[in-house]
Amino acid sequence: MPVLEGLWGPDLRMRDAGLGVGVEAGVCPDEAPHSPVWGPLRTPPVTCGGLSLALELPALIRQLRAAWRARRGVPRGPERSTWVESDKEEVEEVNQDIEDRSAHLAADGRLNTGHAGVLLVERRGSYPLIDLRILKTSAQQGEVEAGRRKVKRQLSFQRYCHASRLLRGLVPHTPGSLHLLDDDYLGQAAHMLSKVGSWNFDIFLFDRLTNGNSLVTLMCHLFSVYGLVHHFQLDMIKLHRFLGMVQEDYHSQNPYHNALHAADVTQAMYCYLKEPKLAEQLNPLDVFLGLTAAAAHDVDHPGVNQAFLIKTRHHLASLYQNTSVLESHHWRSTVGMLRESGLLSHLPADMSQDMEQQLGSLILATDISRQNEFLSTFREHLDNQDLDLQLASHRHFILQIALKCADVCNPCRVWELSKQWSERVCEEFYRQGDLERKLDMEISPLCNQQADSVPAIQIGFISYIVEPLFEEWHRFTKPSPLSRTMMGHLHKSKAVWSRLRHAHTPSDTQTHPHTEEPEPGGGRGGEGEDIP
Ligand SMILES: Nc1ncnc2c1ncn2[C@@H]1O[C@@H]2COP(=O)(O)O[C@H]2[C@H]1O
Ligand SMILES: [Zn+2]
Repeated sequence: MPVLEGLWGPDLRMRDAGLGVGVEAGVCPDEAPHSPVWGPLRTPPVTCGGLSLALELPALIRQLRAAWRARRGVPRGPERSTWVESDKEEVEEVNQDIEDRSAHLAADGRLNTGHAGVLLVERRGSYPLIDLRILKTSAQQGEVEAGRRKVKRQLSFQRYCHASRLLRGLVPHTPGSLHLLDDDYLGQAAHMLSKVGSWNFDIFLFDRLTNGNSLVTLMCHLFSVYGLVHHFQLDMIKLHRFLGMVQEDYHSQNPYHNALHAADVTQAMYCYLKEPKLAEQLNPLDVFLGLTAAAAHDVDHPGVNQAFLIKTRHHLASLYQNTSVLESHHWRSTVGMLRESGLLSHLPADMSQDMEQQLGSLILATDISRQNEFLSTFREHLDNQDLDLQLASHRHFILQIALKCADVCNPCRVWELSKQWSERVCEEFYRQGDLERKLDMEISPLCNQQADSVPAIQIGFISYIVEPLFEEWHRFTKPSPLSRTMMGHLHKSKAVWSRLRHAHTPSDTQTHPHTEEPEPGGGRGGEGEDIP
């Protein structure tokens, strides 16, 4: 499959000059951030098994109820037609504002362009959204300047809407039906949390039971499980504020890159942190960083890829010099939210800065175009058997690998969950393709619904990205029961996609999720399930 091989290969990355600001991520263990400020543990991490859930759940339910009541009933996903709502006229009109907008933002003082040694932070509300209506294609450059003032007004209103807690649906609100169902749903959500370490955990169901608050709820629970609030003396209000911001800044209209994906990655990360090979070696800082990076790793994702941002000359592409554009934005936005919430403000400055840098190194590692770089380092360590998890730098490297695994683990989930992710991610690709068609741009690889079928995309993704990575993870875990389970699901999913691919005509690109099942034995459950 040469075409797909090319797509998933290292050439995907559009290299340019290095980041002009901030700090490069540590790639191999030797380069990983050193954490001199964190001494040995004062409090050993409280494991899930050691925790009385009976004590935790009432508090959790109170938090859930408060979060639920404080949230407006915003629909999770508008119809597809509303997503690409702009017509060309709007695009042309709005596009004229790009230079103006940058100047305006700089003048606002909201954009820290980063002098030497200063971390560039993207703050919430710095941009209206990554709004696809303000993209500029080369063809459209230099066209009429009509509507400038109108555009400015529109952008500042959007920015206001985005930044305003009130308009973004965070006013107290108690719809009657939800009120009635509160206890029942929350009881079920709380029950699910008692099995949060299971690889079969159904994040889709959990999200419905928590009324779209899966990310906040999950993170609060996991922080409590590990005793992180106590260990870092975190202020619960600030923690909720931070997590609420992160969840809200995911775009619910994205089929794939939304808060649910973040919650899914966080749950997978938790499963990996519990792997015996890792669990005994990790300290609270490692766990805090691993979970927080997982939760925030795609925050404010626009639903289009880096190549799209580059070719439409999006301001983020120039800000990050065409290199790890999205990942840099996710990281710097996370730092912005950490600072805005004040979550770490009680810690000494060198500690919080170290945490911000390590979060960056973890989030930047999720750039899929750097896959081979990480994979060969990982392989080398496994071949040489020289990983020493007592070293902070080696633990950091394994956290990077674990996060990468969590980010692409959806084909390793049970088929019922896995196929939903496949459909969602392909739908997002196709939407980008539709937008490119609409803007008379070349359709990006994998984004042409007529040519790139879901099964073909899945087989390519599994073969060139997921299998090579998980084979090494399998080796690293020795292998563990969970790792065997994941490999089992992965191979079965690949076999199903292969069958589906052959059953498809080129124009028939939709899967038939309810009629296709994995091979015998590929259903829920599976050996080695690890339930706390
Ligand atoms: N099932 C899948 N099929 C194809 N691509 C995927 C799948 N899951 C994840 N990806 C891609 O892998 C990328 C990993 O990083 P992101 O989550 O930013 O974006 C993800 C998608 O572009
Ligand atoms: Zn992701």
